[in-house]
Amino acid sequence: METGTRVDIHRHAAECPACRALLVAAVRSEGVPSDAPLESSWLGGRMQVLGGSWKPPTEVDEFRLVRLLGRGGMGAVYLAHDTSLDRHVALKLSIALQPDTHTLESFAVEARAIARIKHPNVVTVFRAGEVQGRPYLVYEYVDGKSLAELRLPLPWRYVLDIAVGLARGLCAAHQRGVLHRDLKPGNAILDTDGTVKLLDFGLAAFVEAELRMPRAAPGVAGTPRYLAPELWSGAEATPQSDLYALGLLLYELCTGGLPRTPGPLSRMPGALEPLGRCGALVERVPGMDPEFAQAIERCLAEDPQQRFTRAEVLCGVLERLRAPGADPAFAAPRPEHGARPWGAQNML
Ligand SMILES: Nc1ncnc2c1ncn2[C@@H]1O[C@H](COP(=O)(O)OP(=O)(O)OP(=O)(O)O)[C@@H](O)[C@H]1O
Repeated sequence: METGTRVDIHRHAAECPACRALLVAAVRSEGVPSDAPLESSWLGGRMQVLGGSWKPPTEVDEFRLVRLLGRGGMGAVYLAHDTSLDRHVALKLSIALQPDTHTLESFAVEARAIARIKHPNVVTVFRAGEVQGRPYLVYEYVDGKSLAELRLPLPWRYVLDIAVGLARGLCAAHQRGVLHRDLKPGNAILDTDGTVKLLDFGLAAFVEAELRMPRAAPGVAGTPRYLAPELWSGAEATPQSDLYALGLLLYELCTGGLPRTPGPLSRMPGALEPLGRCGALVERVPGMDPEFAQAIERCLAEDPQQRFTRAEVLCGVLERLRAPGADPAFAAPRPEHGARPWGAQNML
């Protein structure tokens, strides 16, 4: 199918729930390879065709590529040296065989989304550019580990610290009209000071800030393992679908696993085991604050209406639970700003 036609279809589907549901059903039954990775970002049933023999240049404008940090669904991320400002940065480059409209749009969306947010729990973007016809983005380099690289489970008190940072970052995004749509452990980095930062807004969608209503986003997007159930049925992404993904992420940090195992992609969401069978979080994590467990479980409600109404509300609950006065035993050994000594000694 011509790229222009596909874009027109997506635009129409974005405004028309009936066609969107039809497209989602078609993608579920035909377009999704049943062996597609459940952990990788995915947009409207397509994944990027990577650039075979194409080798990235060693210099991209004033940035000298130092080493590969990792590859994702949308491109490769390099540690780079900014030769004009003499500092390290992270440079994400599309390595698609031929970057199409989707790729270009996704880079542009990511740059604008992050630039709009500007928050200590969201990675900063410095530059958007193009090299050899491929888009690239330059971000602050976060020296640390993504949450996907940590040895799980983590102590629940430490997860609470991380949860506060993630909820603050998400709250800032939603307040500025940005839905992340791809929250997962690989898209959050814990730096050496114990500050967690959200990354990878390549699938973000903008929300009409005044109305607090989601503007329709094109097609199903996200990482299959972390998609809210309603998205599989063609519903639009909302702040509640981001909260569901955040709930899953926190559940995984506390227990080392997900509350349920997704089946083959082509049979989603029917292949999702009901959450009820997995047992309450407090039973899986001995000693866990029941209010924290409840907050995570509320994010995971099957019905989006039963989740928190806004990220701010979740943020308020988590901040209260972590407040030094709330539990002296918990507050005493902790540093002022997060969990630095624990993180530094145990994970980084
Ligand atoms: N600003 C940054 N500073 C340091 N490391 C980064 C930065 N941005 C991304 N990374 C690292 O680069 C790697 C690739 O990131 P990217 O977000 O593209 O892929 P991913 O999240 O693994 O995959 P997917 O595209 O499927 O979501 C990850 O290991 C990530 O931790």
